[in-house]
Amino acid sequence: MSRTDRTGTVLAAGCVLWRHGPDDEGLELCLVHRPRYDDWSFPKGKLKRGEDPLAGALREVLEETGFHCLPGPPLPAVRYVAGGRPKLVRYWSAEATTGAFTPNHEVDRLLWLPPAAARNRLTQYRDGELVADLLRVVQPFSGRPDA
Ligand SMILES: Nc1nc2c([nH]c(=O)n2[C@H]2C[C@H](O)[C@@H](COP(=O)(O)OP(=O)(O)OP(=O)(O)O)O2)c(=O)[nH]1
Repeated sequence: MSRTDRTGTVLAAGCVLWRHGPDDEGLELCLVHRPRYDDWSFPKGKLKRGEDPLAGALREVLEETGFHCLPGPPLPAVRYVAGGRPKLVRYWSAEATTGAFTPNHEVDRLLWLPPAAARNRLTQYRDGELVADLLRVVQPFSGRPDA
């Protein structure tokens, strides 16, 4: 059974999963495609009753992507209404470590994309806003020192 808070809000959690690109050319973000909705999103899902949100986020990442990861700072939560019920999705930055994707019934495709391309590919605008938040916590000193 999925978890709700006292107001009946459905609680979910996930990660903006990232890795260093080939030849260390910047970051790549992990996006998943769900055939059920034909959408592109970050890996995430509903918490189980009593489950710690970060633990749930890491479980969902592993289930949907096959990747283990090192969690970093929290990112802003995303709120929306799904199926007529308010929903709150908490996100963390997380660096992928080991693992491999196997297509499954929930997620049939996975892409690693540079930040701008990831933002364009995400179906929901609100999810796209997390890309800038991720860059703020992962690359705080990127760019020219005098920029
Ligand atoms: N990821 C995401 N989905 C949204 C947002 N706003 C919004 O209306 N949706 C839509 C997409 C889907 O049609 C619908 C349900 O998606 P969902 O990912 O919350 O549903 P779910 O319960 O099947 O998924 P999950 O949390 O178990 O992963 O909500 C948003 O900001 N982010």
